Order: sequence, then structure tokens, then C-alpha cells
Amino acid sequence: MIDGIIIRGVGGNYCVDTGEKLIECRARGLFRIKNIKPLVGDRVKIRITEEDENNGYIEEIEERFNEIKRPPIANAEQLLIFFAVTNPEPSFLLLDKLLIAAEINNLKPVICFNKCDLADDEKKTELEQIFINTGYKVIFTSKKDEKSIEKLKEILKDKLSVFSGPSGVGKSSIMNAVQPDFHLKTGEISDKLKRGRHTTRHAEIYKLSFGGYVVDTPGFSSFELSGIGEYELKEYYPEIKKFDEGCRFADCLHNKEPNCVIKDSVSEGKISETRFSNYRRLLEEIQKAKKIY
Ligand SMILES: Nc1nc2c(ncn2[C@@H]2O[C@H](COP(=O)(O)OP(=O)(O)OP(=O)(O)O)[C@@H](O)[C@H]2O)c(=O)[nH]1
Ligand SMILES: [Zn+2]
Repeated sequence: MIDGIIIRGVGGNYCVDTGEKLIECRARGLFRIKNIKPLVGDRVKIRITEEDENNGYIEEIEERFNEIKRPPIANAEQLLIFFAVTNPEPSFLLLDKLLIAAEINNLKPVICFNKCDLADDEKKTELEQIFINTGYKVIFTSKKDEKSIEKLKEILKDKLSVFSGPSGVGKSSIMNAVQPDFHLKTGEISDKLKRGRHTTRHAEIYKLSFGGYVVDTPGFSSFELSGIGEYELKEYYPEIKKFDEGCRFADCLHNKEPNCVIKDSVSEGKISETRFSNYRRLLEEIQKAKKIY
């Protein structure tokens, strides 16, 4: 049997990349009986059919370490969270929601501020400071800056990465800068894909010539905080967790309680005001939703 990764799945046909070539596969009936549906991103073992060396059967599916829903993809490793330094201005609330989504889905987040040719060093430092003490990786890219593209390539190399972020921040441009023939490969279907991609359930990951795969997923932006409890929210803010031991109340929500050390950490600049105010907004959203139900 040969190892491979499912890179595309349409109507029960799966395209498996073995590293050497692409094999069109069907799944063994066994999976249907067990109610397992192969997913794009699945690591599989396949058997080539005797009649045709370009066709095969999926015999085994390796255990998944995660699974995202929209689009359905298994084993994604990183979430690239794209925003522009400006034009459009970044929404830090949406950015935080994407960080939480990454955490929930077991993806390593990488914050990527694109169009950095439009920002000076002061602006970049300001953006970096927002994520002080979070431990999150923050990078700056520009399609006009070859060095920044090389750095991004190192991050993407040999991993399955999901691109997320709002429209207009430059995700497609960066994909094309990372691999110029993306444009050609996706070009023919891109118009149709663009119109349909918010509703389409067909998922596909794109192979990088230097190793690794990427997928663009606008669906990830429309993320809801459903399922997170009010006391759980702070678990998704590493810098709050870092300083929250000194808080006199073990169950402090760091919102309206008096003498909260987290508020001191904010005044001291150890936690950014932007992040803290987003935390409180999300907390209020969660509390409001709780009252409705
Ligand atoms: N100055 C500057 N402009 C950029 C950069 N990257 C992209 N742009 C411009 O930003 C606009 C949007 O770029 P796209 O690549 O289409 O953005 P997108 O995130 O893929 O948008 P959707 O496809 O709608 O999700 C285009 O006019 C690009 O030329 C950059 O690094 N610097
Ligand atoms: Zn507190």
C-alpha cells in the first residue's frame, strides 16, 4: 500500500497525492458501513488498481488530529489570520475571534499583517504591541516585499495551512506571491469559484512546490462564539491567564470586579487595551446570549 494525502474530494471521488503523483481514488465500502467519510487533508493508505495505475482505493484512514467544518478539512496545522495594516483597517475583534477559533480547532495561529508597504516602523510596532505577552506569532507581509514572502514560505513549508481573514486584505495576492503559478492553476475556475465559494462544500487544498499545502477559507471568518462559557473565555487570552494568578478572586471575570489585578496589568502595559476591551466585549456577548436562553 502507498501513503498519501487527500487533496480534493468531489462526489465520492478522492484525489490522493502520494508525493510522486496524483491518484484518483474511491473509498472502500467499509468506510460507508462504519459511517466514516474521507476528508480532504486525511492521511490515507491506498491500493492502486491492477488495471490502471492512476486509479486506486482508499484502504485506511489515519486518525485525525483535528477536523474543521467549513470547509470540511482534516489535519490542518496552522491558521494564517490575514489582515491588512490599513486599507481596509483591521478589525481586532474579528482577529480575536479567529484566534479563539484557531485554539478551539487545535490549529496554531499565525497573525499576518499584509500590505506592510503601507506602514512605517512605528505603525508596525504599535500592531505588535497589541499582542504583547500572548505568545502569538505576528508577521508582516507585502506582495511587494520579496523578503517578507520568503519568511512566509518558511512558515508554510511542509505544513497544511488554512488562510483566513476578511475580503480585500490580500490573501489571493499573497498566495500568488508565494507561488506564482497558483494564478494559472486556479485561474480557469476562479471566477466561478469566487461566486460560489461561500456556499460550496467542495474542499480542495493546494500543493506548494516547496512542500506543504494551503487552503483559503472565507467561511472561517463568520465564526460564532457559541459554546464558550463566560468563565472559559479568559482561557483563550494567554496574556490574561499569564497575569491572573494574583487576582484576589479565583473566579474573577476581570470585568467589573474591584481590585482586579488584570486591570493593573493593562494600566502597566503588560496587557494591551485593545485586547482587554475585546475580551470584555466578547464576555458581554456571551453573557447576553446566556440571558436569552
Ligand atoms: N499595497 C498593497 N496592496 C496589496 C497587497 N496585497 C494585496 N493588495 C491589494 O489589495 C487588494 C485586494 O487583494 P486580494 O488579494 O484580492 O484580497 P483577498 O484577501 O484575496 O480578497 P478576497 O478574494 O475578496 O477574499 C488588491 O487591489 C491588491 O492589489 C500588498 O501587499 N500591498
Ligand atoms: Zn480579576
